[in-house]
Amino acid sequence: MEKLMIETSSKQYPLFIGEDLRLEVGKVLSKLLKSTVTSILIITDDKVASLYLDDVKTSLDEYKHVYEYIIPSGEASKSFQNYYEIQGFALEKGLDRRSLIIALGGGVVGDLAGFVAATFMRGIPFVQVPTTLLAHDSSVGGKVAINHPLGKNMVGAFYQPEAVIYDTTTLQSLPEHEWRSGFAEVIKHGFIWDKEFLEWLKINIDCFSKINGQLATQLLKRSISVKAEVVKEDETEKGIRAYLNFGHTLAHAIETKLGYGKITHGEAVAIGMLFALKVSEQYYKNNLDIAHVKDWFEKYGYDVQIPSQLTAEELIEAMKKDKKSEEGIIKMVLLQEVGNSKVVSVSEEQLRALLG
Ligand SMILES: O=C(O)C(=O)C[C@@H](O)[C@H](O)[C@H](O)COP(=O)(O)O
Repeated sequence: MEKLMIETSSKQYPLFIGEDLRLEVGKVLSKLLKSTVTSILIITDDKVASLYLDDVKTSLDEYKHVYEYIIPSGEASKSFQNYYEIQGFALEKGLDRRSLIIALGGGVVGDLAGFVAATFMRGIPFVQVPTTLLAHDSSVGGKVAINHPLGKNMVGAFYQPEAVIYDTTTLQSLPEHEWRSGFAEVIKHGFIWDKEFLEWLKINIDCFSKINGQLATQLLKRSISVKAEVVKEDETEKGIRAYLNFGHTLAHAIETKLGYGKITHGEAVAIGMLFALKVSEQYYKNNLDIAHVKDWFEKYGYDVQIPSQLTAEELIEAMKKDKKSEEGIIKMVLLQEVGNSKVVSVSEEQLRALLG
């Protein structure tokens, strides 16, 4: 097991990474949370539950009150309804301020469980136990949220976990589209921050099935380090944290307008990143080698086209509601060059022309 420290202005916490860590969740918690935890609520989804819930529960056998709440897998579960029902469940089971929430799953579970933890009795501790590649991004840095029909992650908080316990073995059960979803966020970290990492990915990762063992740990540690560096400097997105939103302005619009869960988050981010590269080239008159990036994405099986049923007008309308927008002016993260990002206001005309 290896340990990275995540440092933000509000909190420092460890991220443990290694094989079979789901079996050690209890052990890690008893070392970490010295004060007594009265009860634990594990929030997970149906797919993850069938694979890993028993292992995690077994690891927690020293705790007397362990409850589980299982949501359907998929983005549609980051809903007010589930949020409301979990709060009710927690109250009925008698959770109190010394209770702990464990988010066992991917980004959806982490965001929802984290938001429940952030708001239950004004905040109780939670621990992220990611089981997807995408969650290497979402489990770090404390963004927790649910979706609103008018926009993705619109109701949420910055609320840091007590720890992240990342079992790389769980990645091996991911279907192809989930690899793709998570890998887009890995690529994003290269684009916005670390050109060398991006080149390393191009050379070392030709297909997802090879990402296991040491290679998985190496890739994850590097990608997590980018995220950790950014959130260390700017926890609450007053400045450079917005760079992590590269590709997300269009991606969130696509997800919102298609309907949550109709496309995975990362696959939408891949489309959004290609679009942001086009806008960047137009804005900075630079050459970001888009044709090559597109081929590279297609090699991994990304569908790089904006879904044809979405019109430019509805995407622009959704992009105006993005959290980076100010007074209805759309802001996007653009690249001056790979590894050098900026947040830039873009005109609707410019977007319309590029959206086609
Ligand atoms: O942690 C961040 O900051 C990010 O922007 C990471 C994104 O990859 C992630 O999808 C995030 O949840 C999007 O946040 P939002 O604030 O734009 O909803």
